[in-house]
Amino acid sequence: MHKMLVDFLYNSGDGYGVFDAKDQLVFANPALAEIFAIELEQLTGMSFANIIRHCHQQKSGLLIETTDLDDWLLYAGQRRRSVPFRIFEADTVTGHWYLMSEQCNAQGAILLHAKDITEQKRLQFALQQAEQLLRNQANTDVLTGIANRRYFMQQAGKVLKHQQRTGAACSLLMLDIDHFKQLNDAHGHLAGDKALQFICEHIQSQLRNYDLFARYGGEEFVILLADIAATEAVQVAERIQQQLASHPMSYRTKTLPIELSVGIAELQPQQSLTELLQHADKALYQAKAAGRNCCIVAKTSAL
Ligand SMILES: Nc1nc2c(ncn2[C@@H]2O[C@H](COP(=O)(O)OP(=O)(O)OP(=O)(O)O)[C@@H](O)[C@H]2O)c(=O)[nH]1
Repeated sequence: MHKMLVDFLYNSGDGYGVFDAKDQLVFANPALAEIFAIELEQLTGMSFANIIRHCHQQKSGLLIETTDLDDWLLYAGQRRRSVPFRIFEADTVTGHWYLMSEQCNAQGAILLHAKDITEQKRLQFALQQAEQLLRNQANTDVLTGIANRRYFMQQAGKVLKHQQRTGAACSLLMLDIDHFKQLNDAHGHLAGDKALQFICEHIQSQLRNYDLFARYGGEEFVILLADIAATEAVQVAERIQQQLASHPMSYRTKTLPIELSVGIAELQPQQSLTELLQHADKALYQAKAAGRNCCIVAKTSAL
C-alpha cells in the first residue's frame, strides 16, 4: 500500500478493516482495534466469528446482545456478502455508537469502515425524549397529572369506534364535585387544588389500567369504561362515591368531606362521542337537580 495511505489509515479516528473471502481480518487500524477492544496484534488474523465470540464472552468491544451466539453468527453470516454494499449501526459495551459500512468485492473480500456517531445518537435520543415529554405534557393535566380533555377526545373517539364495530358495551361517566365553590371559598384555592388531586388519586385507584379517565373541565371529570354496560357503570360510580365518603380528605388539621354527582350514558349504535357526552352531561345535570351525591343514568331516547 502507498505509505501515505497506510499512515492515513493508521492515524484515522475512523475504524478500517479488511476481511478476506474466508472472513479472516487481514488488515485493521488502531481505531478498529479500539472498537472491538482487542489489541491490534491479536486482532489482525482473527476470523469475524472469533472477534464476535471474543466480544460476547469478554463483554467488551461490540455489544452483542444474544442468548444464542451461534444463531446470531448464522444470521450475521447470511447478511454479510449478501449485497455489495451495506450500512448499519452498531454500539459498544461502553455506549459508543458506530455507523458501519461494508463494501464487498467480487472475490468476497470486505472493506469495513466504522464511523463514530455517538454524538449524533446522543442528540437523537435527547430529541426523542424531549418529543415524548412534550407529547405527555400536551396530553396531561398539569394539576392532577391525569389525562386532559384533549387527550380524552382523541382516545375516546377510537374506543367508541372499536366498541361499535365489535358490538361491545361502553359507558361514559361524567363526574362533578358538589359545592366545590364553597370548599374553595371556605378553605382557600390551595385546598381546592389539593381536593382535585385527592379525588383523581382516589378515582384512579378504583379503575382498571385501560379505563380512560380525564379531567374534562375545572371540577368535572370523565371516565370511559369499555365493555361495561350502564348497570355495571352505576356500580363503579357508587363505589367511587362510597369510598370517598368513608375516606374523606385531610387538609391541615381538618377533614374535608367531598362528594360527587355522576351522570352516566351507555353508548348506542351509531352514536357519536359528542352525543354520548351530551347524554352523560344531561344525566349529570339531573343528578345535581336530584340533590347531588348521587348517580343518574341517561335515558337512551333522544335529548
Ligand atoms: N381550587 C381550584 N378550583 C377550581 C379549579 N377549577 C375550577 N375551580 C372552581 O370550581 C368551582 C366550580 O363552581 P360551580 O360551577 O359553581 O360548581 P359547584 O360550586 O361545585 O356547585 P355544583 O356543581 O352545582 O355542586 C369554581 O369556584 C371554580 O373556581 C381549580 O383548578 N382549582
